[in-house]
Amino acid sequence: MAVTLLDTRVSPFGMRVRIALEEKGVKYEYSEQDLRNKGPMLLQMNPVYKKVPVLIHNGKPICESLIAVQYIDEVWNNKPPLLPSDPYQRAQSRLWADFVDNKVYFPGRKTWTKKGQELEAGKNDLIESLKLLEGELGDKAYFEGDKLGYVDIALIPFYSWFHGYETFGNFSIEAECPKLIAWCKRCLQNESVSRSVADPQEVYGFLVELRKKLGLE
Ligand SMILES: N[C@@H](CCC(=O)N[C@@H](CS)C(=O)NCC(=O)O)C(=O)O
Repeated sequence: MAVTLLDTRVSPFGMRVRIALEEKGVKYEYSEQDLRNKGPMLLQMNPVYKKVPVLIHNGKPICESLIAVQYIDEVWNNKPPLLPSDPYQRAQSRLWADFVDNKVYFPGRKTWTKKGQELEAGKNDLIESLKLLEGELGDKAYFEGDKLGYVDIALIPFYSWFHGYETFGNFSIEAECPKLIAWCKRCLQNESVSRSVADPQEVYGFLVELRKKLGLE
């Protein structure tokens, strides 16, 4: 079964798919995309959003990272599942993964794109969301229990972006959410995560360049 991933190294969404593939032991071809000059393959495989990541399985595209992670979980079901087996727990996992997209990614973006009041609002919203996630994690090792699962995979890529958020926003996530940072470090002890998540310095360097290109420096 041929698997290809259209992706960019620093994409938090792409990192999710890479972690899921690693968790399931799926061999795949990695294809780095230039998002400023999108190639025909990306445009053909994701004509709706024209974004990475796109998982291509036997020639057919699966777009949107959370959908791709669920697809991987369903197809490679010979390995332990990433989502809980109980339908209610599965619904809860999907809720929190969506929460990451809506309430972590968007305020996080404001920390390196905005100034003044908008930046402060972004920081406050981000910390509020991370504290909610910390509460949901509670005393568990991982969001769904004692092993890495779907919600962990949805959130952990943002750890590599936190350093950029903190540097441009001039605040400390660890000071506000120490248990969540401890969870990040626990996740990184999993090979699937350490092999897939970009180095925070690489993401920071990417953001420095992007801010210059966007005229934000
Ligand atoms: N909701 C999408 C978000 C994907 C996304 O925003 N990808 C970015 C890279 S991190 C992208 O391809 N941007 C190119 C563009 O917006 O033109 C997912 O979960 O896969």
